[in-house]
Amino acid sequence: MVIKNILPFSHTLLEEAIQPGDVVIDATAGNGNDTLFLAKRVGKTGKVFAFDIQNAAIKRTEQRLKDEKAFEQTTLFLCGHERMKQQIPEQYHGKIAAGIFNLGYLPKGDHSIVTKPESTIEAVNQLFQLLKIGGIIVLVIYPGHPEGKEEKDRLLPFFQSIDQNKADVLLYQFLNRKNDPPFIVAIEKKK
Ligand SMILES: C[S@@+](CC[C@H](N)C(=O)[O-])C[C@H]1O[C@@H](n2cnc3c(N)ncnc32)[C@H](O)[C@@H]1O
Repeated sequence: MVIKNILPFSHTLLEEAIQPGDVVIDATAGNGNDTLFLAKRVGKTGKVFAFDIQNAAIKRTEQRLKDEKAFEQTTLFLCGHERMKQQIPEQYHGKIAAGIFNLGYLPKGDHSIVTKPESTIEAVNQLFQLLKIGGIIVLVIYPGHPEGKEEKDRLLPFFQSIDQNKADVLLYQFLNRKNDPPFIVAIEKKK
């Protein structure tokens, strides 16, 4: 299939933007799939900073990375991504190559703990400041549950309001799939 599904396409975008040795961010560690992907891509000379507010998610991610021998280049924060800027050491500010937000709830976890539009917007703004020119932010948004629908309704106008001189903002979405499937928004920093 030439057209990629949502999660593979989110990784394709990240893969294009990231080189070995880069510094990157996973804003929602969850079960560690994206953190592991990023850690493999940046390699031992790079760095991944990953955030989650749930201890269960941080523990799962830590175990996943240890099992795959990719923990060395990873730092996990049990902390909301809306506090990202103060957690990332200053030496990396303006040097982050990419970041991902996989929104919603933790699969196989507590479905009542979900990402919230205000903190997501705050974190995207902070990550945008931390990005280098040409760096990207990839968001996977899940409107198929009620809080996800609300998050989508709040996030889309925010993305549309980003100055086109500062960033390119892409929407990647299946138009003919039923039941509000997930979609991607990607933001590439221009200056
Ligand atoms: C869909 S899951 C992430 C999946 C993960 N990227 C993976 O590859 O397995 C969403 C995660 O966001 C976390 N989350 C919710 N609010 C957050 C916040 N303010 N800061 C950081 N993580 C948050 C949840 O605890 C949950 O683990």
